[in-house]
Amino acid sequence: MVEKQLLVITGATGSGKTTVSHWLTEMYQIPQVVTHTTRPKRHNEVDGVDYYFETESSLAQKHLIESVTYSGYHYGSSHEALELAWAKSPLISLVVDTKGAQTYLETFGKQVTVLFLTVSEATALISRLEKRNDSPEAIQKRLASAEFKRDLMVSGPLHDQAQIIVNDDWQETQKTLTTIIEQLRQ
Ligand SMILES: Nc1ncnc2c1ncn2[C@@H]1O[C@H](COP(=O)(O)OP(=O)(O)OP(=O)(O)O)[C@@H](O)[C@H]1O
Ligand SMILES: Nc1nc2c(ncn2[C@@H]2O[C@H](COP(=O)(O)O)[C@@H](O)[C@H]2O)c(=O)[nH]1
Repeated sequence: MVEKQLLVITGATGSGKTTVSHWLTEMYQIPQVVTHTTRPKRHNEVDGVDYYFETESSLAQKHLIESVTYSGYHYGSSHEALELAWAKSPLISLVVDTKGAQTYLETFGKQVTVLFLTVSEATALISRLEKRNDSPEAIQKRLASAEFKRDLMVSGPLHDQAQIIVNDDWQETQKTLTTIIEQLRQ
């Protein structure tokens, strides 16, 4: 039997985690785990596709592998969502903050490959959030959060185990991702 594998994509807000995850689905048919959140939907997001949008009480009923608070909202990944993705393919991807990535490394060990996305200049993150049309209030709240500062750097066990991708140039990032996926599929 092919062993189930999990590509955990982490890094700072605006570093390109969701962009990478969507590209991997398009290029390599790698299904994405849909996670749960209590934050409000952004203008282009769809319930059940980008996230399962939850209330505090509906989130409490999920069978969560891990959960975090990020910039004032709750996020969590469920056993059900992981199994739904694994039913489609043995290699799946999941976008989480660095605390979640750490939990996945501890829980799933060698089944996990962690990609840590970063940029050379942190100011690029702010312009990307503006370009994404996040509201000025949401951006300010996020930039002031402890989670934002924590996820700028890769630290602890993630430092030794994550593959670091400097996502300044999207063409270069695509080449790096292609190499990683080819290695994983060998
Ligand atoms: N290499 C790149 N160069 C320029 N813009 C990029 C690059 N990669 C992603 N972007 C853009 O930056 C914005 C943020 O990207 P994305 O939503 O993928 O980030 P994220 O890490 O998932 O953020 P968050 O954690 O806040 O959800 C998007 O508008 C995306 O199109
Ligand atoms: N640990 C977890 N982190 C998650 C999960 N779902 C998303 N995230 C991370 O939260 C922040 C904010 O996301 P945003 O969509 O509001 O910009 C980001 O770092 C996501 O990767 C989860 O289930 N667990």
